[in-house]
Amino acid sequence: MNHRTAVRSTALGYPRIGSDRELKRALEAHWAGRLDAAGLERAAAAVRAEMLDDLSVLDQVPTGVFSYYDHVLDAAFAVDAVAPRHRRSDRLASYFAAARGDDAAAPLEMTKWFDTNYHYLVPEIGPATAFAPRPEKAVAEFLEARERGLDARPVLVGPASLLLLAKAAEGAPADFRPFDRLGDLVEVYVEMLAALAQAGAGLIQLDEPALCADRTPAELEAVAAAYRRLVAEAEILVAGGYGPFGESLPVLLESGVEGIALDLVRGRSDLEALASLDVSRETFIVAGVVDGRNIWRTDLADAAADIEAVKALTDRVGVASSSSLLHVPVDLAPETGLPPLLAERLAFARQKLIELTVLADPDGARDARPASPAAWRDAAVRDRLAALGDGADRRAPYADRQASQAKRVPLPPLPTTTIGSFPQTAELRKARAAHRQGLMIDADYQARMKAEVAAVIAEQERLGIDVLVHGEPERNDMVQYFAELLTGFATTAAGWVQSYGSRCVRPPILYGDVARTAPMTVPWTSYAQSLTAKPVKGMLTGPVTILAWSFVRDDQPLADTADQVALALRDEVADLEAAGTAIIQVDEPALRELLPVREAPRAAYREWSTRSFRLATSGVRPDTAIHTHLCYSEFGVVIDAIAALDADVTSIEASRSKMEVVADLGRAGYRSGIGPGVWDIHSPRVPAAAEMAEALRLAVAALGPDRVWANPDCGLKTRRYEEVVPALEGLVEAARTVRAEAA
Ligand code: MET
Ligand SMILES: [Zn+2]
Repeated sequence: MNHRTAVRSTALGYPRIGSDRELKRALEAHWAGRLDAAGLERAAAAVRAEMLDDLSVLDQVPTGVFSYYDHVLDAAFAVDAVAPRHRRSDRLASYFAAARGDDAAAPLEMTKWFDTNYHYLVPEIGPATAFAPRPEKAVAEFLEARERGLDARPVLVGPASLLLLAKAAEGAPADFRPFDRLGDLVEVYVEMLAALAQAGAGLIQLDEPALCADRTPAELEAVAAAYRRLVAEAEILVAGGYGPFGESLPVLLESGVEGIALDLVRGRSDLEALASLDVSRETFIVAGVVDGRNIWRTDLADAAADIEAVKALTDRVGVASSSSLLHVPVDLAPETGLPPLLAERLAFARQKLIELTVLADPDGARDARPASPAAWRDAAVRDRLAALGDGADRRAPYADRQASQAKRVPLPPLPTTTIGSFPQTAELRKARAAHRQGLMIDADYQARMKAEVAAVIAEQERLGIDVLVHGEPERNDMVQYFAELLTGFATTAAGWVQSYGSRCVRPPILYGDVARTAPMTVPWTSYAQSLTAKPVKGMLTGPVTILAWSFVRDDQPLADTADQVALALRDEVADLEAAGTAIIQVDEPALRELLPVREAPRAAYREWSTRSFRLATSGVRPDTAIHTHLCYSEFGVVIDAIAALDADVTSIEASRSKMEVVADLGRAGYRSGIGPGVWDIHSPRVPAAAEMAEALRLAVAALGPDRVWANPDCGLKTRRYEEVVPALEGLVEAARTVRAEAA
């Protein structure tokens, strides 16, 4: 072991919304017309200055990692890959047109960034897209850091990932793939690199997370050629994150890149792979040992051992976060309300930077992380899980269930329902804020929420909907609501993480064994049911979604944690059933999100994710219906998992894909009920009844009238009653029309 090798500290990226979400407020003021472009730029400069203040403890700081909205959109703009419909006279207006759309043009599509809850904008690239270098942003941010005397490293999304994350522009030939344009794009990157070098840059980081997914030999060959070209122009550090480079690793090394940043949290296999490759001792290897995706303090002893393993291979060693720190909140300091034993085990972005400096310091501490306190374990939960027999996640065969459910709750063909939430009006939000701040007593708050439930029930009866919901007015968020009621969870005061654009979420922290102390939803559902003779659905969030939208303990497999959450939900399901609820919906909108990036680990994921859902839902009688809801349409990769949930009815997003998914589900052998969303609630547009009827006809044509439900494609909490009322009137009318045709 070579203890004298200097280890340089850096981070691959940093939160960019401001420690107090200053950029969010400035953006929203700008979009509302209350802040001009110069004011927005001043706010952005202050956020960048704060980022550099934080990052300046490192040996080398990443630059160019600020963004007004999204780094993939920035990358597209940096090579002038702007869709013609988004071109405006000024660049900022173009940028926001692409990000958010405007009167003249729809925005770019938004989708999830690898297996995270961050959403990026999908660039549109065609055969005719004219790439051109626009290095201004990258150069300016590099110079901002240099002016402070910092050793700065510009960061760009790499050309291969930019194209692999893009989609073909409208009108492109059917066999065109954006990746076909790699050769052209590389020439523009060459000019970008030259501009940065001209400004004084040495090492430049190109982020290629798409090379941590499965790639074909042809793709890898194209990547090799691209990098052979790029390394002739600049010193390049390739960073991945989100898993191992795997077969991309030798390709990148052979192309002659200056360095590679490895994700040693999720991609540990790269370390062994590296040992078997013939790595030059001149190669710069950055060990990504500080988790960029989670909020636990680093085990410094383990991390130091990994750094030593890298030192055995090369003389140029760095230490960094495993991915950009974008996925964690900025600072732990404001979290004074956390239990002390938890707080001392946490590290947010600022704390992670300190860990990096400690790891780079030859005399720095190398403490192992203390084990979780015994008090965080719940023997009763563990015993109950261990005692569950093999069949605990199985229900009676679907056909039997279906018959008894139809007897218990007779419904017309094409029953109408909604996904759960009704509009969260400004008034409701105000009541919640007042209650949280202690300005509204519990009794008043409960009365206010009950009045809302009563109004929502009355409205659904007036509309003639068949299966009602209570409307979820009491829920701030579909995960946080449960996190606040279950043991083993903590919530933060200001642990904001960017989800997309100016939108931030505050994921709860799941730190210990999970148990339910009392019913969480039964009083609301029972109250709603007491107001109507129609069936009211119970409404729960499923175990996979609760994990996906929280920061989860990393001291045991996710599957074990999922089972604990499932057991708590199973108790809630049992109590709902005992209270007379005949239909219980368990939402799993994040089932797709946690799916591993590579194919190999997917089978194991499908196994535990669907098992935990079944564990939560299989305790009921055959005549109690279990519904689930998934709000996205790229089902290809999870279609088997949907069938494996074994729900009686599944509602999905289908309106944008024109019901294609319905046929896909039929082909995949899905045999139970299905509610293909016929109204896209993500848009303020109210579809006409005729349009929804047409969608229902397509579904009935594919599946017959007995299995199809009529519903929107997601909850209504972000919509206004002005849209909801006419849309639901149309939905009920459409169902009646198609019902009559099928009779
Ligand atoms: C993101 S899925 C939302 C499901 C939830 N039941 C709702 O209606 O809001
Ligand atoms: Zn949804």
